[in-house]
Amino acid sequence: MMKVVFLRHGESLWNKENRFTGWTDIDLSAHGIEEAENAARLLKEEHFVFDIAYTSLLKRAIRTLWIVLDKMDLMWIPVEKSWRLNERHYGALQGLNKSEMAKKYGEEQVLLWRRSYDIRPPALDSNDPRHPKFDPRYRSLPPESIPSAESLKDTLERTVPYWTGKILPEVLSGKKVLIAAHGNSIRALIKYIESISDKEIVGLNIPTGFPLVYELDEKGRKIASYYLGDIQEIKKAERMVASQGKASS
Ligand SMILES: O=C(O)[C@@H](CO)OP(=O)(O)O
Repeated sequence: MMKVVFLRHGESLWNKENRFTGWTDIDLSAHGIEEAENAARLLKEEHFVFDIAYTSLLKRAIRTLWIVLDKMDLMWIPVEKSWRLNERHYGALQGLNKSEMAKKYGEEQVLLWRRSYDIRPPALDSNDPRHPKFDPRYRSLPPESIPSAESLKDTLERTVPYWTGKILPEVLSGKKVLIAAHGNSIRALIKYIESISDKEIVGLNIPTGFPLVYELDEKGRKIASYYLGDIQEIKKAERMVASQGKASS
């Protein structure tokens, strides 16, 4: 049996302000730094060690990983960064407040934008200076891979090849792997690993800063999964993520 750990980054400054973030490169809040430190503590308590780590090209996930590796005295392990683990691109919604959007367009519409499987948010104008095609970190990507907005399905289509082609072979070879990523890139991978239906995936919310352990068999199929940490706190954090799309939050 192999184990792999997924970790959603700690709270970012825009999580705190309840703004759609996507590919905007926003750093951790002071609370997010504490959450990353707490994740390291939980992993250490359970005697986890890692041989290799994967993360996105966004600093909230990278810094979370740095903090965890620092606290675990594992800063020396190889780290691979890939755009494929980035948060889902939230298009023209990036920067906008989720509650204000719910007031303007209704909670149902915001839920569709946030949690439906194949509905894309409105696209970011291709001339918008915030468009990723102007960002040097995506320079090496073929233009057709650079999104203006992504549904969860689009996110799954870029994360799953990275999982099956890169990460899973390392896990199955016996390496202990940590993946520091984002709410929706983790949702996409969990949907794939667990074959969650398009309908059921709407109800899955990933809290910030709690290590999520997957036990896999020799074919990469799920045996069990569980969070490290206090179950009540985790449930509360999941509910908090879900309620970010409410008009009143
Ligand atoms: O704004 C975002 O990029 C994501 C994660 O913070 O939000 P949501 O939970 O609404 O998908």
